[in-house]
Amino acid sequence: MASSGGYGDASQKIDYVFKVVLIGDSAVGKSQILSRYARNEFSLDSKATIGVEFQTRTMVIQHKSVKAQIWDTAGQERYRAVTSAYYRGAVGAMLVYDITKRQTFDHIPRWLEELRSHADKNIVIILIGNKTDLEDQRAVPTEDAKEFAQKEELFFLETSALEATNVEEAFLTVLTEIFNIVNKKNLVAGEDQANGNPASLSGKKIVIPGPAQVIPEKNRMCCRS
Ligand SMILES: Nc1nc2c(ncn2[C@@H]2O[C@H](COP(=O)(O)OP(=O)(O)OP(=O)(O)O)[C@@H](O)[C@H]2O)c(=O)[nH]1
Repeated sequence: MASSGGYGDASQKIDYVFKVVLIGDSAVGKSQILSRYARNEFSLDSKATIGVEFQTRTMVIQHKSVKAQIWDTAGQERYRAVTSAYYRGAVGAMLVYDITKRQTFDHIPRWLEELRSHADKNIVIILIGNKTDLEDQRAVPTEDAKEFAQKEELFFLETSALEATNVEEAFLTVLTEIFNIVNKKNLVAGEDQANGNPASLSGKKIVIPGPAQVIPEKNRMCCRS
């Protein structure tokens, strides 16, 4: 159904651009999850993010080319960029904690609150427990996170950016869900028009049709695409 488009996406025709944001405490591995996904790279010597960075990768989902534009910001308050700007236009969010640090999981409700107060209410959210390669240091049982995710109606996966476990799956889960929502809306809009009703998306702006939303070249200095 969905397949990866590889790591280079220079001259592809883009059907959709989906903005996805990464959030969670400092050092849980947000930047490395992104780096694994966008470039298949990992660094143990990762520096704390200052401000905002983004990277993109294009995937094919149901024969459409979907460009994921993944935004990464600092977990540390003092390095965080203006919150509302970060969430603007985001259709997906990855809420990351570190399975070896209980506190990073205990802070998840706060991140969820921030997300829900700043982002579109229809945003697709996945909870991610990162660093499963450090199983011997696990401080958050999988069941606790699963239960929380069910209660809050979030997708949930445990990943290891280091070992490249489930990183691809996590992104695919979010992107495919967004894709399905968008497609369903297009379908409903089409049916409405066929019935003589004006197209309606119930005021829910969750799709960013490409390539209009691609960030202008002048704003790209910090980031790879
Ligand atoms: N063992 C292990 N270490 C990881 C994994 N993912 C990230 N790390 C390490 O954890 C540290 C923090 O990773 P980052 O990706 O910089 O964390 P971050 O969440 O982006 O941090 P901020 O930018 O401060 O918000 C680095 O030393 C990474 O190499 C993982 O899956 N396994």
